[in-house]
Amino acid sequence: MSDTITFALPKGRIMKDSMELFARIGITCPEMSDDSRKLVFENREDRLRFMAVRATDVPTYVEYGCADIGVVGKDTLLEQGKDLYEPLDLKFGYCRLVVAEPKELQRMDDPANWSNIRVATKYPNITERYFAARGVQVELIKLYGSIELAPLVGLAERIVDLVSTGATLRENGMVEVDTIADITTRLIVNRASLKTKHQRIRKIIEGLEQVVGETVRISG
Ligand SMILES: Nc1ncnc2c1ncn2[C@@H]1O[C@H](COP(=O)(O)OP(=O)(O)OP(=O)(O)O)[C@@H](O)[C@H]1O
Ligand SMILES: O=P(O)(O)OC[C@H]1O[C@H](OP(=O)(O)OP(=O)(O)O)[C@H](O)[C@@H]1O
Repeated sequence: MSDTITFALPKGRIMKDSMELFARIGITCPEMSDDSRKLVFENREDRLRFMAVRATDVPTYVEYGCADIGVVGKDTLLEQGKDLYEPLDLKFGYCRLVVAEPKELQRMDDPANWSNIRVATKYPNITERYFAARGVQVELIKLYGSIELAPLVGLAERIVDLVSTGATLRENGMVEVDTIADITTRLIVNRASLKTKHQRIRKIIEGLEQVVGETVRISG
């Protein structure tokens, strides 16, 4: 059995910080670059392989064992609810998942009092759970980006989306109503790999743990 460790890394904003973090524990891939169209990169000498995948696809590659280890936002994990081992908060990619509305509404009231509203989001499962827990009936509109546009053109009354600096909400005349979750980037591990490649994976988790300053109990 191959003891190569395969990483699923998200293309996009998390990639650079992920590579920098791994480099701090000696995990590097000299041939990898974020402007390449190549999707799989090998570091044969160190028995490492890196795959560049869409952020939302990282959990799928790890769940099916095509990657042993993945790096992904907590938002994606909450939305997809897959059975993955999540040993470490990597403490970057800080943002918040919020409910927001156009500032003209100026309601800023409790979402539990809303009824029959349309909510646009990339996160239908999280949004459904949030409103269901408050007994509020909503119509979910699944979008794939530029969520803040939806209320401006009457597609939805509210949105559930990520906020970091707040610039996107502000520039589109929206305000936060409630925070659903604080989000950071997480390390995820395939449960079978944790057993079959235990030594190598444990070393990686412990190395990262030291770098990010968190204590982890590794099972399996
Ligand atoms: N504005 C932001 N500031 C900080 N972190 C963010 C921000 N937006 C998203 N993130 C985090 O980065 C992760 C990846 O976001 P990115 O925009 O690179 O991919 P995506 O476009 O959401 O995913 P996909 O390409 O699969 O549609 C998100 O899941 C989230 O955890
Ligand atoms: O609070 P801010 O710092 O403005 O960041 C928040 C924005 O960042 C993300 O969008 P992204 O840039 O990924 O584009 P998208 O709308 O295409 O998903 C998120 O969906 C918000 O729109």
